[in-house]
Amino acid sequence: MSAVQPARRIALDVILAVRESDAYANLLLPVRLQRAKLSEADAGLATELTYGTLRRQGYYDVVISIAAGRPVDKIDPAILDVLRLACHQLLSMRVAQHAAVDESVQLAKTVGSNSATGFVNGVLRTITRSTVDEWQERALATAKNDDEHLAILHSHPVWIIRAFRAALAAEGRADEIADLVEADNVAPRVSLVALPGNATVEELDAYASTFSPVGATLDGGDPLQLEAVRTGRARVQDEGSQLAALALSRSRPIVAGERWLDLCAGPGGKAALLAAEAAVGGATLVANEVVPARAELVRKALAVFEPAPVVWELDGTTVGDDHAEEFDRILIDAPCTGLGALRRRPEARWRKSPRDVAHLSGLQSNLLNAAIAALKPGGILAYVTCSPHLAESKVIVEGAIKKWGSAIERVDTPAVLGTITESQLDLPESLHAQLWPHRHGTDAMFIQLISKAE
Ligand SMILES: C[S@@+](CC[C@H](N)C(=O)[O-])C[C@H]1O[C@@H](n2cnc3c(N)ncnc32)[C@H](O)[C@@H]1O
Repeated sequence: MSAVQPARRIALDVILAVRESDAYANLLLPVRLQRAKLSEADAGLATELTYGTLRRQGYYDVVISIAAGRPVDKIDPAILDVLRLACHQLLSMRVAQHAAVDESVQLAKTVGSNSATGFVNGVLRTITRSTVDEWQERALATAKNDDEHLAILHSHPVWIIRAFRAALAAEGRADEIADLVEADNVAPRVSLVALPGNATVEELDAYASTFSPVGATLDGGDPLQLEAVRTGRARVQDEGSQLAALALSRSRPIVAGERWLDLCAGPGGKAALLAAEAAVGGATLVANEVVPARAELVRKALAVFEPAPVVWELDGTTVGDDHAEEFDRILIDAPCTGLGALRRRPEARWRKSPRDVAHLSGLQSNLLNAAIAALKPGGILAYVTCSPHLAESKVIVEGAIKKWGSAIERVDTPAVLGTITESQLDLPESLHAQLWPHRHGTDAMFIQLISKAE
């Protein structure tokens, strides 16, 4: 038998670490690839194997349970990971069957018993006896309703399909659900921001972004090859995140001397853009992040500015007590489930649960209320989440409106974005802006501007 290819070994190691020790594939894989000094082609293969397997694991689990004749929770977890990795090769990549099966059996030997290797061999031989389309048909036949059908076909947990459907339905666009979850399975291109006053879009060797006036999209390659990125004058940042920061900084003309606060700043992407915008307009930014290690990342992101903005390490829910009515503009980029960024975090969809939404929504409300208290009369804030889940977005804003009554007012956020971008965002009539991967090519950012009465 042949030795296991390093690309498969690395992919399995990362997949095991994601499950066993909650590792993040997008952080661990680059480290493993660098250590193994793989060729570009092998590194590409390892990346496809890792990300593809993690993304499509829900679908592969349905196939595996049919082929094995038992539910996947009755299979040893490490052996199940080997089977998932093999499924990705057999059902989604054009890998020769014998290579996929033989090397998976070898991998099974390294993580399980001898009987486990016989089991892996048997299940994979069963899978190779039917075509890709036949497996899809069999897997979809287990769905009991439309949501389960989509969940299997596009490999998402059913509760996320339901949450997305509800968020789209709120815009009268429930029929776009399949497009949305399909878009979640395509890794986005690298998007860059040229920090105003520090870098220009033209100097980045990239295409100008569709919507962000300070954004550019790389066709491929390593962004660190660019001097502007290496020196922190430009950064990797999703276009939706750029629009969220710009919605606040460009919502109205900046009056020199304004004080701005980024309440939940780690790791510092939006803080860097806000700091650049503030510096151009004569305002000053304070960035706050409660987790010290993440506050350190914020300091690094802001080190390019002279003087660098101050970084606080406060629990943001207390800012209304200690800094009441101090700030002219506040960004609340709230901690959230991140359901709007599933494209870039292949394992994230399997890690989250409705319990996370319940836990986070309490914190989100507290942060928004604290920020309103810290806002000067006449000031403006942006409540932002990288999740389109209604309980993390619209419902949080509605709760604040109920609590604060006429002391605050929703600002027409699509209208503000319309003044920032030259391309049509095609947002439905509403005071908030919900961006979508399938419509805008951005993460699914929710943005609501709110002003405080004088
Ligand atoms: C969505 S992330 C912010 C991303 C950031 N704005 C960027 O663009 O790079 C939310 C951040 O809020 C922080 N956070 C969570 N609870 C917080 C709290 N009570 N006060 C302040 N920050 C908090 C998290 O540690 C996390 O870094």
